[in-house]
Amino acid sequence: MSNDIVLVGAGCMGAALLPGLFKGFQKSRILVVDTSPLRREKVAAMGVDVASAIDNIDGGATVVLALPPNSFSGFASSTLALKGHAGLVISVMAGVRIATIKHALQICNVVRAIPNTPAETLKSMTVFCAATSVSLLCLEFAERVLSLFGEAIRVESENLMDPATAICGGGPAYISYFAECMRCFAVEQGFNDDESALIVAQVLCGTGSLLSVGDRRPMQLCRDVMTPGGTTARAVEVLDRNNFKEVVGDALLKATIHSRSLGCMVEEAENERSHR
Ligand SMILES: NC(=O)C1=CN([C@@H]2O[C@H](COP(=O)(O)OP(=O)(O)OC[C@H]3O[C@@H](n4cnc5c(N)ncnc54)[C@H](O)[C@@H]3O)[C@@H](O)[C@H]2O)C=CC1
Ligand SMILES: O=C(O)[C@@H]1CCC=N1
Repeated sequence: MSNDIVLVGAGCMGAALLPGLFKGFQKSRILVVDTSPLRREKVAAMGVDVASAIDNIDGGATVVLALPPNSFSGFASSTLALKGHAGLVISVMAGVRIATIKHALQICNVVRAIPNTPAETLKSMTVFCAATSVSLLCLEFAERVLSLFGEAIRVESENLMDPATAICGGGPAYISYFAECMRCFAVEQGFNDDESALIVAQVLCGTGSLLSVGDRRPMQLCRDVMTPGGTTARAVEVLDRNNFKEVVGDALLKATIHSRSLGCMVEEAENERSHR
């Protein structure tokens, strides 16, 4: 294995992985590949090498695939330099199955991971699953790479990667949505923008710190706030009456199902391409 890292796709997720890669690979060559000139310009401004495609690659380089799932098949067919790549390939693409990546690139060392955008501050929650064909060396290396972004846990069953995509990949979106709702209410009530932003951020960070202690379940933390006959109970009653738990469950299920269907779509595109 060499020290080279190639990141394919420097969009919202790919770019969020860069601080972790900088931290872990200070002495290595990091190459960012993106088809968008604008994205390449942004990354080049950080002093990182950029390219629009992979023309050649060190056989031991680690490749991180952070391009959109529906671009994968085209990418795989046009990137001959990656065919039979011996080094580790980590995909963070939603839905795209390990078997599809192995088949498309004719490789063994594939790890499918779902990080999230808090990777930008090294606070990602990443769930990953390795192909059974991954070498022990690559697996250990993948664990080290993914831990650079924050917490990382490995699951044996690839089926769990779709709910992980919904919960963990998408999680920051739902929390931010909720934060935006709270911020809007704060502004409506007369707090200015800065005050509202601080209040909401600190409420979420503070609650996150209690959750991460892990000695009480989230609902216990909720009950701890609900002083009997007090104000919070009134608010939680509204959430209960509007089936908030079911709404969240439905939303996560929709995202899980879509992750699975993205996996099927990419596999079909890949099968069509390989039978052409
Ligand atoms: N945004 C998120 O929070 C998360 C995203 N993901 C996954 O990460 C991947 C990227 O998602 P986002 O960053 O949100 O999308 P994005 O649209 O912000 O970024 C995708 C990037 O890939 C580039 N790209 C497209 N085709 C390419 C090709 N053939 N070669 C090189 N670069 C190419 C685009 O120019 C763009 O810069 C997706 O597969 C997504 O499922 C996974 C977990 C969380
Ligand atoms: O929305 C998406 O499809 C990606 C995967 C998880 C978070 N963002």
